[in-house]
Amino acid sequence: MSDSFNLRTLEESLKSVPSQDLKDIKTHIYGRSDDHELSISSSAQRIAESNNFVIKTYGFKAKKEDLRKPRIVRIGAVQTSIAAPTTAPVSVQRDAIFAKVGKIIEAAAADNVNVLCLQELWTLPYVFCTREKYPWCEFAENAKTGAGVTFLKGYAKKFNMVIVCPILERDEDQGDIIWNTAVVISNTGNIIGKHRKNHIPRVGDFNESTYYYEGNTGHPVFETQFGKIAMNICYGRHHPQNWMMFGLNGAEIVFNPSAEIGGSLSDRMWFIEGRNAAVANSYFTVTINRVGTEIFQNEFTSADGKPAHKDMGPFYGSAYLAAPDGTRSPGMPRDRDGLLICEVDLNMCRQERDLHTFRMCQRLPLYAEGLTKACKLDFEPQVIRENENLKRNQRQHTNDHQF
Ligand SMILES: NC(=O)NCCC(=O)O
Repeated sequence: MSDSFNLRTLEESLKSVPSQDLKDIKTHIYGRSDDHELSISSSAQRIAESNNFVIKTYGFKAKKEDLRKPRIVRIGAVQTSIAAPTTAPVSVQRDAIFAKVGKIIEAAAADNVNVLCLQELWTLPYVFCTREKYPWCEFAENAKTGAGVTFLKGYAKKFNMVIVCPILERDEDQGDIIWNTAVVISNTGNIIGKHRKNHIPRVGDFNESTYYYEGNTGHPVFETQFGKIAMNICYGRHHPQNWMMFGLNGAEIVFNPSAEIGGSLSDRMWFIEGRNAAVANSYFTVTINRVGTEIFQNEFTSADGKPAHKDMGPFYGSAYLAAPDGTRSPGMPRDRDGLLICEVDLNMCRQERDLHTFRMCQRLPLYAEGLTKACKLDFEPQVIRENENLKRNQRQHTNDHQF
């Protein structure tokens, strides 16, 4: 891991900045001069304190409109470490994380969260670094009837909350195939649908392609009582086209449930990618990562010539929300379980679209044509070289002088 990423959070570092400088610095890094921090209900705070997690709440306002009422939604994001050692039986590990996340959902309900998303593969450790199949494949569950989904359905109905449940899916109807999937549970407790991760990492210890294939569900947007939502799962964050497609399908909030370790792979991109996607697509993005170090029984290598080891290093948390106007919330801690709550007005999506006209200027047919060419086997990149230009000009010159 690169030393330069053994950081405090930005927010911790800011505590030592003199107050007269703080406003300007925050404007640079969050796009606004103060955090718009909202109060947390005492019951939510009590649950957080007695279960050792942090709650942070921020507000994002849109302009007042004459014809449309504000569409205020409270969005929640959950970041956690695993709750039992990776050597414990699968059922023990699962029950332990259920108990931990259950408490965080109770706090979210006490603070009136409408739409909540958990981190990628929230029911299990990030086991893919090991490349071992057992017992890890036992965590895979049916997307309709599995343990994690069933557990959250109860909370969704009880608390009138839409919950996004990212799981390791086992498709029992289609040959027991495993997928990386996020299931959308409506506030009625019914499942609205699911999306399978489109971009699968094969980098460092992220050996997901040993377990499952690229998703086959396109870019669905799920219409809920609290807005149109979508999930761009983890590695898809590096793919602007993935973000774009959810935008074209009308998403207003796109969650990015992730598993990312500190260091050179993604740390320096984290606060750029979700925020850029929010601006480019005029929707809210919520980028969520797990925390803690997960230690495995058997050593594995990272295929980089370095010694074998038993953990990937710490996952860096840092969940945040970015708004279509380019502002963002502060990041959650890098090393603590936490619940981020942001109150937003979904009217901001259209307001930003009207202001910048990014959608109108998007030139989709131009790109459709270019992409169609780029996908062909005989594709030739459109590159113009200096020498060719010179030769062309010389030919032209000779021709001009012949007539
Ligand atoms: N879980 C996951 O997709 N991680 C991606 C690793 C990276 O961003 O390089």
